[in-house]
Formats: sequence, structure tokens, C-alpha cells
Amino acid sequence: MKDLAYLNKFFVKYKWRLIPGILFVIISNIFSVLPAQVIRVAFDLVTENIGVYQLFSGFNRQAMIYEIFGSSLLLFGILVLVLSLIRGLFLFFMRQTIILMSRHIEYDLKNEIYNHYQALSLAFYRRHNTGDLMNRVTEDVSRVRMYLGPGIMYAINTIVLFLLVIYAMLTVNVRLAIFSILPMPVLAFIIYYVNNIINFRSEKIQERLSSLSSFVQENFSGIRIMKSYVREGSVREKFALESDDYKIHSMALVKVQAAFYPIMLLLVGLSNVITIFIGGIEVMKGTITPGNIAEFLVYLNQLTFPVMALGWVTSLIQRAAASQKRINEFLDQKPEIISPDVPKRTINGLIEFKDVSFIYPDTGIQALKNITFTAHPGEMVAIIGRTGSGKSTIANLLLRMYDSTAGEILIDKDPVNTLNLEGYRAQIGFVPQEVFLFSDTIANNIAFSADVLNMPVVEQAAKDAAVYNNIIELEKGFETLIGERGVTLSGGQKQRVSIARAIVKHPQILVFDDCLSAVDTRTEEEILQNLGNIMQGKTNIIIAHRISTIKNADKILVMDNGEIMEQGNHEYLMKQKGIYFELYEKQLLEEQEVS
Ligand SMILES: Nc1ncnc2c1ncn2[C@@H]1O[C@H](COP(=O)(O)OP(=O)(O)OP(=O)(O)O)[C@@H](O)[C@H]1O
Repeated sequence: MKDLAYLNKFFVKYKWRLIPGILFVIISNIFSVLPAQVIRVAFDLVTENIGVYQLFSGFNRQAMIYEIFGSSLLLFGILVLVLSLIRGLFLFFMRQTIILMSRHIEYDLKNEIYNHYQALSLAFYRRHNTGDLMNRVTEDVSRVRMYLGPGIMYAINTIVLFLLVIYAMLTVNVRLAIFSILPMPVLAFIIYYVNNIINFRSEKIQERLSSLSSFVQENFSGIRIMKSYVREGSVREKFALESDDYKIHSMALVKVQAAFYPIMLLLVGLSNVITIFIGGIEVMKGTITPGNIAEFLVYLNQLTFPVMALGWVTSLIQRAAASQKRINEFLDQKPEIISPDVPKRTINGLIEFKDVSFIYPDTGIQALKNITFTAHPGEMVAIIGRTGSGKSTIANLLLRMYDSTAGEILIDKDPVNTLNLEGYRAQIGFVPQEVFLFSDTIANNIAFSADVLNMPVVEQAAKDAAVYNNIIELEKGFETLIGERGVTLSGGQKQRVSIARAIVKHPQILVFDDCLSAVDTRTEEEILQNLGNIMQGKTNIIIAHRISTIKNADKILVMDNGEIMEQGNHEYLMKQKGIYFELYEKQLLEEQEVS
């Protein structure tokens, strides 16, 4: 329960909704207890007046008595109606304050979690799957809201109504009061117990449902592979198995739910029977009037819902506590990469890696060993090497997605971790190895880094990335939607849109992580030539597999197994007759074989 204490700050923030809300709950309950007393008076009046009416049988006065009796009953009826209307009005106010407060808190909490997520570093995202991250912002927050809104509202409601009704009952007759509320604790306990079973089984169903939807989603995403490997039959069988599992769990829930309402109604009915029985004895003894029995029956029916709510609210609070615990786990995570509190400044782009080593925190893989190199503004530094040799890791460290385990990375002679992170990253154009485009228009994807869309700039970036002609050939040009709901671009086109996105902001440092692999050599040359113009005086880091991409670079780092094996320009490395030379010969041979 201590996990829920985290939410207390919101109660303070929204105190002017909570306090009136509590007052409205109390007032609405007073108006819900009063009608029972009116009914008692009316009931007694009926029994008394029937006697009087019969006494005057055969006299003229009988019609008059009938009239007086009828109009006073009407008056009582109107009174009950008015009291109920007033109660309804306050119930409306109660919901308008407390439920609204819970919605405000839900909004604040979601934003808080989302902002926190954004501050967390890449390593955090490697450790947790997307489904889990999403669940905490949606499912868990909704459960917490149920505690903040209905949970609190019904809890206060139940307590207030209980106190009022039980007080009213005790003032009439203690014995009858005790007997009539005797089945209530049993009812509360059963509801609590059954609710827990229902929640547990619902969660199981939810898990099955997530697994079923992940299964379907994955198979539809990979439909091309599935069809080409003719696996429809076996996938259909697996789907039927998953569905069956879901059905079995659903049936188990239905059974409990089916037994729930009859048991509840039985207990409520039992209370009524006891009240009438014991009440009847008391009336015969003369301690209470028949009107009191009617009054008690109204009280009992009023208590039924709060008692049910008690069981329900208890399990609701338990679920909310479990969800808040999961939320707190994430909120307590400290970002590993923290920006120092310094002003943003423009960088020149001098990059120095000094003896940098890096071990990935989760896997313990040593991806870099004693890396030392310098990239000056205006230079193009290329990184080449076998897969898994650590090229992308250099880009990750340069972008400060991770901090190096040993050694130093200097930008304009200052350690990278002393720079304002946001300001620094904003001056880097990064094109990752795996292209990711948002489900949005091409224009918005290219202008992703800008707050305002500047079409001439976007168009120029598309021209520099050699994708302009492809875009204008599309029916809607730059306004074409891409992603799941939109058109599918080819692999090379996607890469070039992603390049345009990086160069549109004219960064001080440009990092290309093997992003020309799906582009033909002629287009590649065009892009590199354009880069030469845009990036004059700025620093380019190009990671590639093809020597043709990088042979004009000012400096080439040849990597293997996390280390720089050779370093220099193309001519120098060729003369060395080492790994680079071998790679060149091999690629030349492959090209000749292809042609
Ligand atoms: N996020 C990560 N967590 C743990 N280990 C990682 C992570 N990313 C890469 N590695 C490991 O670090 C090593 C270097 O990987 P890296 O991605 O830097 O290689 P690369 O040279 O870019 O390869 P490729 O050319 O195939 O992209 C590999 O052994 C890889 O398994």
C-alpha cells in the first residue's frame, strides 16, 4: 500500500476538487437516508388512517377522511421525490469533482511517466520490451485511476452511508438492527473474495489475449515470409491452439461470474427475510411500528450497494497498489546519461577518441578496445571493418547514447560528457543503420528535427540526398503518407529519406552508419558529392562496408574485433598491403564476377 503514497502529492495539488467532493458525498448521503424516515411516517399514517377510515364506515365523513388521507400521502410522495432529486444533484456534483480529479491526475501521471521515459537512456530500452513500457503508461495508469476516482469516491460513500444508516437503525431498535445487518459482513467478504478470483482470471485472460494479438501481429507483419515458405497450415494450427487456450481461460471466468450474482441476491434476500421476521416479532411485542419495518427494508436496500462496493473497492485498491508499484519501479530509474547543467553552445566538430574502450552494460561484450583517432572539421573520416567489429558502437558513443567504459572522447578539446547533451545532439546529423521512418508524410519525416516545416529547405535536403525525383513522381509528392497506412518506399528510397532528415539541419557533425548499403554506386557518388558541398568545414563520419563508398575519405579506420587495425587514407592503406588491401582485392574480385 505504501506504493500508493506516491500519489498523495496529487491530492494536495487537486485539494480544491477533493475537499468539496468529500462534502458532496456526505450531503448526498444525508439526503439518501431521509426518505426512509419519511416512508416510515407515511407507512404508520396509512395503518392508523385505515383504522379511522373503517371506523367511519357508513358516515358522510368517510369520504372526507379519504380525501385528507389521499392528499397527505401525495405530499409524502412528493417529499420523497424532492429528497431524491436533491440527492441526485449532489451525486452529480460528487462525480464532477472526484471523478474529474482522477482524470486530471491520470493525465498528469501519464505525462510524468512519458517524460521520464524520454529521459532514460538507450540501455533502459534494451532491457525492457515495448509491450511492457506501453502497458505501464496505459493499463497501469488506468488501474491507478480507478483507485483515485471510483475507489476513493465509493470508499467515502460507503463509510458515510454506513455510519448514517446504522445510527438511524440503532435509534429505532437495537435488536432488529443487529439481526438485519448480520449477513452484510458475509456479503462483503464474499464479494471481496470472488472479486479477487475474477481479477486473477481476468488477468490470465488478458495475458492470453496479448499473446494472441502478438502472435497475429507478428504473422501478419511477416506475411511475405510465411507465404513464401508455405507455412499457412502450421501457423493456422498454432493460432487455433492459442485461441483454445484463450477460450479455456474465458470459460473459467464465466463460471465464477455466473455464480456471483445469484449468491449476492440470495444474501440480500436473506437480510430482508430476517428483518421482516424479527421486525414482525418486535411489532407484536409493541416495541416498534410496522412503519419501522418498511423503514428498515429501505435502509437495507440502501446498504446493499455500499457493501458490494466495499469488496469491490478493496480489490480495486490492491490492484492499483500493484500497478503503482510497477510504475514507481520505472520512475525510480535514474537516467544513466545525464546532461550537465551548462548552457548550449555551438561546436566546431573536432572529435578526438583517446584510448576509448567500451563494454556493453547488459551483455558484458567488449565492443571497443583502446580506440584512438581524431576527426577534424572539414574532414571525412570513414570506418570500415567486418560485421560486429564495433563500428556502430563508435557512433553510439559519439552520440553519447552510452558513456565509454575507459578513455576519453573530446569534442573541441572538451570531454563530451561536459557538454549540454541536448545542444550537442542537436548539432549532429545521424543516419542509423536500420532506417526508421514515422507514419507521417515524407515532408514531415524529413523536417523531423525542425519545429516549423520549411518546404524549400526540405526540398533542397531531398535533392542533396538524391531522392527528390523519386518523391515528386509520387501522386501526392512530399505530402505522401509513409509507414503502415501509407505507401511503401523501396529500401534505397527509405535510406535516402533518412539521409535527407539528417542533412536538413546542416549539422556540425554528420554520422552515416552504413546507410548507403541499399543505394546503387552511381547514386551513392551523387550523394557523397553533394555532401562535400553541404558539409564544407564540418565533420563527416561515414561507416561503410564497400570500399567504393569511402576511398576518397581523408582518413579511413579499419576495424576488427573492437580494435583499429589500420588507419590512413586509401593510398597509404593500399601500400601497407594489410587488411584494407585484402578487403579491396576481395571486393574488386566480387565486382568483376558480378559484371
Ligand atoms: N546494444 C547492445 N548491447 C549489447 N551488445 C551489443 C549491442 N550492440 C552491439 N553489441 C555487440 O557489440 C559488438 C559490436 O557491435 P557493433 O554493432 O558496433 O558492430 P558493427 O561493426 O557496427 O557491425 P555491423 O557492421 O554488422 O553493423 C557486437 O559483438 C555486438 O554483438
